[in-house]
Amino acid sequence: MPEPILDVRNLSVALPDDAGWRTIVSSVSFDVGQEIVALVGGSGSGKSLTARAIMGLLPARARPTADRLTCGGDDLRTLTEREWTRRRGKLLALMPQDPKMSLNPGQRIGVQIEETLLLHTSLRKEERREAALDMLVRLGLADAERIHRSYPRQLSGGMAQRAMMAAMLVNRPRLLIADEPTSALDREVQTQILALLRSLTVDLGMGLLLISHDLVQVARFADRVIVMRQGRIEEELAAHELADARSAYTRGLWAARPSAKTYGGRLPTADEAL
Ligand SMILES: Nc1ncnc2c1ncn2[C@@H]1O[C@H](COP(=O)(O)OP(=O)(O)OP(=O)(O)O)[C@@H](O)[C@H]1O
Repeated sequence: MPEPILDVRNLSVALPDDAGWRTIVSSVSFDVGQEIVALVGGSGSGKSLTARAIMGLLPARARPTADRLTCGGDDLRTLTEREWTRRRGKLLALMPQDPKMSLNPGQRIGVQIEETLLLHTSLRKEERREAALDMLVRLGLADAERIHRSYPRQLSGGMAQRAMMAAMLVNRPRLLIADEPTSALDREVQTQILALLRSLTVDLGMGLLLISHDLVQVARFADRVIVMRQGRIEEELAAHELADARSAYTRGLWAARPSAKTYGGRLPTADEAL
């Protein structure tokens, strides 16, 4: 077995409350290879705090502990703030929920993509431009030259999402964490973006930890699913087993999934989405 990209063993997160410390995430263990692993579970089950613990972005008063927390072989438990700055966006990246909010409206797309290269690499100006254009094409933006010189307001929601993803992926992070990455987009664009993320995990050799409430999309695009309930892992299963889960809790989540009606009467296939 190749070493996983992300390896989490017995991760717990406690937060202070009136009575002392409250354990919100409790001994969570899982790994992510070159694949899509979905983290699902009811509201407040600890999905976001787990993701924030991995990214080193917990609230200052939180107390995380883990027996092992590695990404690309790096021990994330011992990183200083300075070391984190070098790794966020390079080793691991967090995909923002609303692309329009994360792009700078006053700057051309190309400048914004190249800025992250400037921060993390020693590429020359022309090489940075080439890398930015290449990533825009990989993200399905065939008219890369035009997008490169556009401002965010000149792009549709779906194109802005792809441009933001190009900025996030141009450094080729090993692990991408996406917390409800498409919730601000309409269904059709959501499906396209998830299909794109799926092909990019292979194309760029990265792992994707996807937090989602939408079990229909998870069943279609994820490889494995980790179900969280009240801060613990309830069950881990292959995405295709979701309809037939062992745990009654998972079966309840599946029963509450968005209906075909939400998707306009018919569920598109992954191939159609591409
Ligand atoms: N900064 C914080 N301070 C105090 N409590 C917090 C903080 N962040 C999260 N919590 C609590 O921790 C629990 C888990 O929150 P978390 O955001 O990880 O859940 P989640 O599974 O991502 O939920 P959702 O699906 O609604 O986003 C919740 O009970 C929440 O109220």
